[in-house]
Amino acid sequence: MPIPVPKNKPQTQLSLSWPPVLVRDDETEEERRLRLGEEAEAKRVSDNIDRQIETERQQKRKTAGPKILLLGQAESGKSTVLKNFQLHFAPKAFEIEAEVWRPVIHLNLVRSVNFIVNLVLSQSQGLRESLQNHQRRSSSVISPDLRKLCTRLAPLRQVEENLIKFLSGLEPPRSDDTGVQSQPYRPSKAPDISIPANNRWKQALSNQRVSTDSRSSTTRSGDRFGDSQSRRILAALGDDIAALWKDVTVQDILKSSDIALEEQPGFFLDQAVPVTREDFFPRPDDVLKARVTTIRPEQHTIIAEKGGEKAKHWTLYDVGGARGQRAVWAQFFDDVNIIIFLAPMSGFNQVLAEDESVNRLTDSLRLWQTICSNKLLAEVEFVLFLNKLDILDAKLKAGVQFSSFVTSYVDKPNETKPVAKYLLDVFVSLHQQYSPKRRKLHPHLTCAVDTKATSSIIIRIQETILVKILAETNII
Ligand SMILES: Nc1nc2c(ncn2[C@@H]2O[C@H](COP(=O)(O)OP(=O)(O)OP(=O)(O)O)[C@@H](O)[C@H]2O)c(=O)[nH]1
Ligand SMILES: [Mg+2]
Repeated sequence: MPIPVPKNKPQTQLSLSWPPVLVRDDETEEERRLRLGEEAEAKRVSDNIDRQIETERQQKRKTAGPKILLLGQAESGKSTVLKNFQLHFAPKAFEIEAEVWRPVIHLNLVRSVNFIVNLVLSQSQGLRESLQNHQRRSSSVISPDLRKLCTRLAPLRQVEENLIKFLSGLEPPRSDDTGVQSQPYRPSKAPDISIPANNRWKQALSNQRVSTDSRSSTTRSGDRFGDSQSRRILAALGDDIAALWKDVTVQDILKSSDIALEEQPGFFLDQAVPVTREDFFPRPDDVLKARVTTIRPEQHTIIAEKGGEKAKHWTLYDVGGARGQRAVWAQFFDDVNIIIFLAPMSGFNQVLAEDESVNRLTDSLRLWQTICSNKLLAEVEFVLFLNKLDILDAKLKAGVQFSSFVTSYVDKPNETKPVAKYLLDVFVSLHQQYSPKRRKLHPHLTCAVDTKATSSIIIRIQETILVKILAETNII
C-alpha cells in the first residue's frame, strides 16, 4: 500500500527504508544509479552495525559472567552460600572484609548470652512462685553461683543495645524498615537479628576503617570501628560467658525447654573465649557462621582474583527467604543462568518463624514445587543444595526420630545417609514432575559452613554454568 503523501508537499516519493529517502520526480538515470548505490552502501553499513551490536551483546553476556539467583526459605543458607562464592573467587577481598563482621559476630554472641540469662532468671522466678504455691515443678535449682554469674553478665544487655545502635546507625532510615531490628525473645527459638545484609553497612564499616587507617596507624586490635567499649566489656566477660555455656544447670534448662542453641543461626557460645578477645579478628569460618537476616534483595558482583578462572565476573542475587520477602523474587527470573535452591534438611522438626503452624520441611517442599513449575524458569539450570547436613546428622544422632515428623518415612533406619537419600529422592521427583519441560537438575548434599566441601561444589557449578553460557551464546 502506498504511503499517503500530504497534498501540499512537493511531488516526491517516500521510500520505506529508514531514514526515508526523498526521491525527486525529475531524477535522471545517472542520479538514480548514484542514489541506489548510496542506498546499497548505507544498507551494508547498517547491517554491519547490526551484526556488530549483536556480537557485542553476545560478547557482553559472555564477559558479564555468570548470574546466579539464590533461593530458599529463611535461614536455609543463601547468604552463607554467597559468602562461600566470595571466599572461593576473591579470598583476598574476603579476608580484608572479614573484620567488618566482628560487630555482627559479637551481637550474635551477646544475644545468645542474654537469651540464656533471661531463661535462667525466668526459671528461677517460676521455681520461686511454684514453691510459694506449694506446687510440684520439675525445674532445675538455680545455685547462688549461677545467679552471681548471671549478675556479672548483666552489662551485656547494654552491650547488645550499643551494638544494635551502632550497626543500625550505619543504615540510613528507610520507609519500609528500621535498619537493625532486635527480634523479641521467644522461648522456642534463640534470638535472631535483622540487619540488612547488604553492602551498605559493610561499606560504611569499611569506609570507617579506611578513614581511621589513614588518620592513624591502628593495629589489628585498634578501635577501627568505634566499637571499642563493647569489645572491652566482652573481653572482660569472655570466661564468664564460657562458664555460663558449660554450666550443667544451664544445659539442663535448655534441654528441658527443647532448645538446641548450637543448631541455631549465629551460634558462637562454644568459641566465647577467642571471639571475645580484644584482638579478635574473624576467620572465614567465623564469617560464614555470622547470622544476618536478608531483608531486601541484594546484588553482589564478585571479581575473580585468580587470572586462571574461566569467568572473571560473577553476579549473585541474594534475597530474603521469609514468606513476606518472596514476592520480589520474580524480578530476577529472566536475568539469571542458574538458580541455586537451598532446602535445609534439618528443618524437618522445626516450624517457620513467620508462621508457627507450618513445618519448615513442608514449606521447603512447597516452595521447591512452585519454583520448579514456574514457566519463566523453564530454561534456567537448577542446582539444589540439600543443606545443613551437619545439623541433620546431629539431630538424628541425638535421637530425634525423623519418622515422627515425616510419616511416609517408614521401616527405614533413623540415620543420616538413608534420611538424606530419602529427601533427595523426594526433591528430585518433585522437580521431574513439575518442571514445564525436561531439565537437568544438579543436586548436592551440603553443609554450607564447611568452606572446603562447598568450594569443591562451586568448582562443579562453575563447569555447569560455563557450558550453559557458551551454549546460550552459540559459541558451542
Ligand atoms: N551448621 C550449619 N549452619 C549453617 C549451614 N548453612 C547455613 N548455616 C547457618 O545458618 C544461618 C542462616 O544462614 P543464612 O545464610 O543467613 O540464611 P538465609 O537463607 O540467607 O536466610 P534469610 O536471609 O533469612 O533468607 C547462618 O548462621 C549460617 O551460618 C549448614 O550447612 N550448617
Ligand atoms: Mg540471607
